[in-house]
Amino acid sequence: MTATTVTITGAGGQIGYALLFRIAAGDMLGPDHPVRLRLLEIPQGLKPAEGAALELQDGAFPLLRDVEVTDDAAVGFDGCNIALLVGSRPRGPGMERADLLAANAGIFGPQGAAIQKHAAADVRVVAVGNPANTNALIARTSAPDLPDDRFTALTRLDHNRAVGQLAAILDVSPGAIRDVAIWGNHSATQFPDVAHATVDGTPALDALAARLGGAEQAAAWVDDEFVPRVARRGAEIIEVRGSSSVASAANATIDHVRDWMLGRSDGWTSAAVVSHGEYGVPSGLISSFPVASDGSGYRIVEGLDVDARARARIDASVAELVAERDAVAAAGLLGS
Ligand SMILES: NC(=O)C1=CN([C@@H]2O[C@H](COP(=O)(O)OP(=O)(O)OC[C@H]3O[C@@H](n4cnc5c(N)ncnc54)[C@H](O)[C@@H]3O)[C@@H](O)[C@H]2O)C=CC1
Ligand SMILES: O=C([O-])CC(=O)C(=O)O
Repeated sequence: MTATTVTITGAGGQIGYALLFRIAAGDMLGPDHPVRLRLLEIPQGLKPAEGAALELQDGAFPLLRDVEVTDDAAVGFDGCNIALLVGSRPRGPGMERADLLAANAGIFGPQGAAIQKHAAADVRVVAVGNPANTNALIARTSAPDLPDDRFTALTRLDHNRAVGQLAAILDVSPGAIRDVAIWGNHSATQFPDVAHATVDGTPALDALAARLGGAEQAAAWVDDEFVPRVARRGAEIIEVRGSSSVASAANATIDHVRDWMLGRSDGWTSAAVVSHGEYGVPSGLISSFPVASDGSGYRIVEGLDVDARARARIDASVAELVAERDAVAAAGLLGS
């Protein structure tokens, strides 16, 4: 089998370190799929990335064909099939992710352009660095010759958090839960939606009502505990750990790419993809939706009922995406 070239930006950072060994072990592309790793850093991040490359060698991973460390985007994205855009500053306590726009947005335009110029024709891109949706939009608009469906941003961590919260309250395995959805921005305005979710085939809202003593209690738990907990989980982790999520973010990135490349059979998941007007989200925005995958790409799950309450929450998050887009456009950071 031909090796897949995976470029990880920010490979010398925390998430990079958590990603590299799992990719080399075959967790992302499968146990028979050889990989080539390109570790792209800025000069001050090269040493940790070089150290990680030495450790990768010491892992003697049978699937790992080679590793290259560089601070040159032309080299880093050369022949790249999968670009994991992680490299950027994380937030600290008291910050919102949008506060990172000024620090990080400038990274994603040149990287989008370098991807268009140097990557393989089938390249697929996921922005992990925050604010992820708008960074993905900047990369996407900086690579106008590439199709929309190559650009995504990570909201799988939010999705997995939502599944984790439901599994905990219902005392079931996360594997019993299907069809949760994250809508909108990877930010505190996101809408984690359980309206269509099931638990072992039972509607999640019925299972919650049975567990919590009625439909009213279930609705109150969803609105007052579940939604804010999932939407603010990143901040909770920062408060408890002292720095932002790492292993769960790497795990979600692996899940996102694996389902995108290999498909998934157990219901939908969530990813931020380019809108073409689905569910009233303005065309061109990179917003989270429920998505299905047969391995040929993420497809937005269409035709779901969205009630007035969900509509208002989706609209609020999309309004934030519009404001972020307008801010980076005004700063001259958006391509065509
Ligand atoms: N979308 C999501 O669900 C999540 C996103 N994140 C975001 O991921 C990003 C990375 O987080 P960590 O790994 O914890 O940060 P980190 O600070 O440990 O690592 C970031 C790395 O990026 C490198 N870097 C900076 N500018 C670069 C550039 N232009 N090109 C290549 N590399 C560059 C730095 O040298 C550093 O090694 C942050 O923006 C964080 O907020 C974190 C968790 C979840
Ligand atoms: O919250 C942060 O800054 C890091 C992140 O994106 C997350 O944990 O979801």
